[in-house]
Amino acid sequence: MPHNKNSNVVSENIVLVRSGKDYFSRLESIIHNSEYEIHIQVYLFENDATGNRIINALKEAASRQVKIYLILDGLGSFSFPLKIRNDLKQSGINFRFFAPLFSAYTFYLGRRLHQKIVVADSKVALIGGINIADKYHGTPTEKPWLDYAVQLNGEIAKPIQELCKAIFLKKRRLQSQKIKSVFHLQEDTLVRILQNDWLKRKNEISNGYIKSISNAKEEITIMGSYFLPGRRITQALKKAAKNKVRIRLILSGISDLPMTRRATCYLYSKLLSYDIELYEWNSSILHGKTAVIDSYWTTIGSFNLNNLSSYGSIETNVEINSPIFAQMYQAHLNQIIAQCQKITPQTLAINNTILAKFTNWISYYSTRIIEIIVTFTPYRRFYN
Ligand SMILES: O=P(O)(O)OC[C@H](O)CO
Repeated sequence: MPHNKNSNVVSENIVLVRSGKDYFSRLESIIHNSEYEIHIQVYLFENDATGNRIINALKEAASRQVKIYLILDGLGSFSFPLKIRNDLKQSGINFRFFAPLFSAYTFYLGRRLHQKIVVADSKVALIGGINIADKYHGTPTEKPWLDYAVQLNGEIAKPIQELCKAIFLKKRRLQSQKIKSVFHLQEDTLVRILQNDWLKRKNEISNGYIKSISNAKEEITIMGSYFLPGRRITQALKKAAKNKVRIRLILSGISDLPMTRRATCYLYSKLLSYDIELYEWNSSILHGKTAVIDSYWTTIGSFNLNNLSSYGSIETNVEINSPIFAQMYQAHLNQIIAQCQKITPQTLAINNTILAKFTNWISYYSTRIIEIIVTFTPYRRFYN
């Protein structure tokens, strides 16, 4: 397929998808075109206009005898109403929560189903950072939260569907197995499906980040919502910067979690001292978790660069090794950076009042303590 510079399609099998109408119109069309099986696994599904549109589309598919498996995280989707759950079940949709908060069997606050995956008929999948709610779609008065996904068409969707089924049906042995995850989509495009689930010894996304940052030669661009990297990733970034790799971080100027944002701000002086460039996105809430390195390696998914994603949650990313895809996405991120506010030592000196410094300090240490408590609280089984 010829590559158009302004297009988000570099191969008919792999498409960059943005939050907003782009993502949700694809999601609806995947559901409407499904023939026999759909899996949706998301952290957060809200009972709002966007959520209701997806529920209606699922009910319509169920009425055509399509088997539907919907699993939502018990914490992220805690408020998903009982009435709708019953309604879904009556329509023949298989529904369950992952790790409900009040379960007689397990209690492990940090291990959440944080991935955002949709897959249908083993032939089309959406994987990214986008949950199902108005804030990711946008409303007449509010822009969608900035985030991304990848649409994968063809044989690559098959192992993704198998993985989703294993999670829904609690087939633990299948979940622990490695899925077929490497696909040569075309001559110069290699795609990998990477998972993180520390409890099951899967660290593919965090290791992928560390390896790619360590091997970087020229340029690293990271979009990091809830950016609070652990020691290994911080060290890798520091070393890359020392090796004269240009590093640009796109971070939240406004966030739905102000304390986490303040905790990130606590790191600014240190990051600037490593010669890392910082850019804050202020046009909407930044929710993207993506990176491009050396115009070759791209990662897009649910994995935040923080310890909750590294050691707590179940995460899925798509890693794309392709110069064409990376150049296209890098060009897009350059446009985003052009709209950001650059943070420099000078701007920081003006804005970092004693009160701001204290707020950042307390937010950082409180967030780190909360992170440790929820991530490393032992996995307790209240049964045999
Ligand atoms: O956990 P994430 O990255 O899906 O983000 C969820 C939002 O913080 C919900 O407000």
